[in-house]
Amino acid sequence: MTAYEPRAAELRELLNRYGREYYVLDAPTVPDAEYDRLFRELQALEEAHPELAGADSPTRRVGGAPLAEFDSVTHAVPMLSLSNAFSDMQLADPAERHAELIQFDERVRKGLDAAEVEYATEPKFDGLAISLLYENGVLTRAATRGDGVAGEQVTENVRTIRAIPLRLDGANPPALLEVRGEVLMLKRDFERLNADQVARGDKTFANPRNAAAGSLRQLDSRITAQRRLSFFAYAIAQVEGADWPDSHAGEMVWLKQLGFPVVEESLRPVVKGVAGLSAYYEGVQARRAGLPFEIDGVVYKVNRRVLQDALGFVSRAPRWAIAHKFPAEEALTV
Ligand SMILES: Cc1ccc2cc(C(N)=O)cc(O)c2n1
Repeated sequence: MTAYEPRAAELRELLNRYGREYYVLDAPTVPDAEYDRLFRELQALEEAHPELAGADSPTRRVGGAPLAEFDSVTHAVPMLSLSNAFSDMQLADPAERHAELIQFDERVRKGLDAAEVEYATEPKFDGLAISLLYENGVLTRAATRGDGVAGEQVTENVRTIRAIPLRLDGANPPALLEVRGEVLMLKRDFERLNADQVARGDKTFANPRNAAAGSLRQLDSRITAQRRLSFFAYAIAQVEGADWPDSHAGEMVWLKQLGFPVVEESLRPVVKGVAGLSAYYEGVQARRAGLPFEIDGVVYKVNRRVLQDALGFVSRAPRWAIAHKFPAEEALTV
């Protein structure tokens, strides 16, 4: 323990706390200039005393030397994409949409022999799905979805995303936790990136999803570090050494406590039956244009995990979760 360790530990704790306030709580208590000042002090300390830099140090977010290629990672639990059991035909016709919601709810209730089912609901982010592995509370590996069975190891790039904790909050982290979520670029950061691209004479990105994918799959993580990527957690794939919440809603509360950004709707009460699903779909569709991120629909999930397990999966998509897409947004008239 050198004489500098206490100050280095204090700086790491302050910077991780300020980062969480900014990205998870959306309620910063210090100005960016204060964050940057402390960040530079820690960087100088770690450069002078390399033994001080730990895996969870915020300075580990600035990216290292470029990789020659990405290693492949096999997912212990396959990363499934959601089936969209709603036909495109229903997109424009509310009556058709309602009829297909009834079919979906009936199929679930039949599968569970249940009179009424509770659903968790959330917007369907239009970004890039990733898997985050935490061992004893520290981020040890991040991977893209790939084909669902194997993806690319993008840990160094993911470390540069300030919204993703390098260390879980709380005194007793689980021995192992795998979190799934979406890396995305907020609309305002996308506009800013494209303006910078034009100013540099570089090509612009077609949409925030492509910008997020292009930024995350960079072999040079210093480029990723310059891009403003965000993240929202939406599922837990593995837990060891802690109680696994018994519902999706419970998982979202726990993930937020651990330090992950979770979309506010995932913390709202669950809905019941077709009426609840339909009201949610309409509500989000009405708010879609005003959301800070792009979405391409909503997600309904059977809330209780024991019921999810009972329904299982059909082919490679869960029977207990489904995407409900919106009509494509009218092409913006320029
Ligand atoms: C299980 C699962 C798989 C893919 C998902 C994808 C999204 C999404 N794109 O927002 C949200 C979810 O809750 C998901 N949940």
